Amino acid sequence: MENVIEAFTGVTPQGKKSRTPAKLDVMLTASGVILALFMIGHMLFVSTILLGKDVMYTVTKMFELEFLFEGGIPAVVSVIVFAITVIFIVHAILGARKFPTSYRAYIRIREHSKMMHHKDTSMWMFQWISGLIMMFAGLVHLFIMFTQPQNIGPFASAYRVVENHMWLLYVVLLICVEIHGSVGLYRAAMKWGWFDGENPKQTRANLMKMKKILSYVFMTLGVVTLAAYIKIGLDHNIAPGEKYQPNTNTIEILKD
Ligand code: HEM
Ligand code: HEM
Repeated sequence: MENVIEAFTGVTPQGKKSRTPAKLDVMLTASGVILALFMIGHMLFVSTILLGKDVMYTVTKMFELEFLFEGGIPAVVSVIVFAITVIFIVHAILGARKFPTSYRAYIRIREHSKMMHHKDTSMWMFQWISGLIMMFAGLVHLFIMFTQPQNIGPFASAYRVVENHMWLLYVVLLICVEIHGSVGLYRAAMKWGWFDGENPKQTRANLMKMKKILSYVFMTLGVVTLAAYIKIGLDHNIAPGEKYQPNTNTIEILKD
């Protein structure tokens, strides 16, 4: 009955506004920050290819818990992917509440943003558009990682990037995730006043600088990393399902 009253009047029987939207906003920030921190780790892991094929191979095997189980268990990666996918979907649903859902709402936001010439407002436009793109593109990547955890490695990844044309999806995802992630962290810090301190204006300028550095550094790292996988895919005539054979000497040195 209470819910029926609230559905019609917009307030609880006690005449109060529901706290649920505020709680959902806290969950949006929490899930966004978890995803942003995960993406920093993800980019560092994927970019180990820049240190050499053997380094990337060793890190991949570490995720498969090779130090505990001979040969490693790729399914461990599926478990991690599942957990990240749940957070990804929860965040997407919470984020979708903020999308303009009619032409009228869209044009209002767009014109308002143009008129304001305010950086934070234009960044918000990018935030929901990139979110919308990732909702579709991100799931394609996550599904492949979930179902084929055994196909991660210097050769298997390069094969996917070049022969399965995944570079196309990665270019789109990379642009969206790097900007959405850094803008997201900036907006979250501003929204909840995490670092307000004595001089909030100065803090805003500093956070903006941090946001820029974060997106430039990770975008550059992402582009160079993608180029490295493309080069391996083009240089080696990788057969479908072919696995990289590590250089045992290098692996011993890396493990020491
Ligand atoms: C699944 C697709 C996604 C959708 C639909 C989506 C949507 C959104 C939207 C609309 C906001 C803005 C909320 C606001 O400012 O009021 C937001 C915030 C945020 N997103 Fe996403 N996002 C997605 C994926 C991601 C990913 C992969 C990351 C990790 C890099 C991420 C990190 C963040 C962060 C840190 C925030 C800031 C939280 C806040 O403003 O309180 N999002 N997201
Ligand atoms: C636990 C979940 C995830 C795993 C295990 C994972 C794994 C990987 C791996 C192994 C690669 C290398 C290329 C390949 O093998 O195809 C890659 C690339 C990439 N992933 Fe993920 N990924 C995950 C989640 C995500 C999410 C949530 C996003 C963003 C929405 C994302 C965005 C990207 C991008 C943009 C690249 C290209 C990298 C670059 O250009 O440097 N990944 N991922």
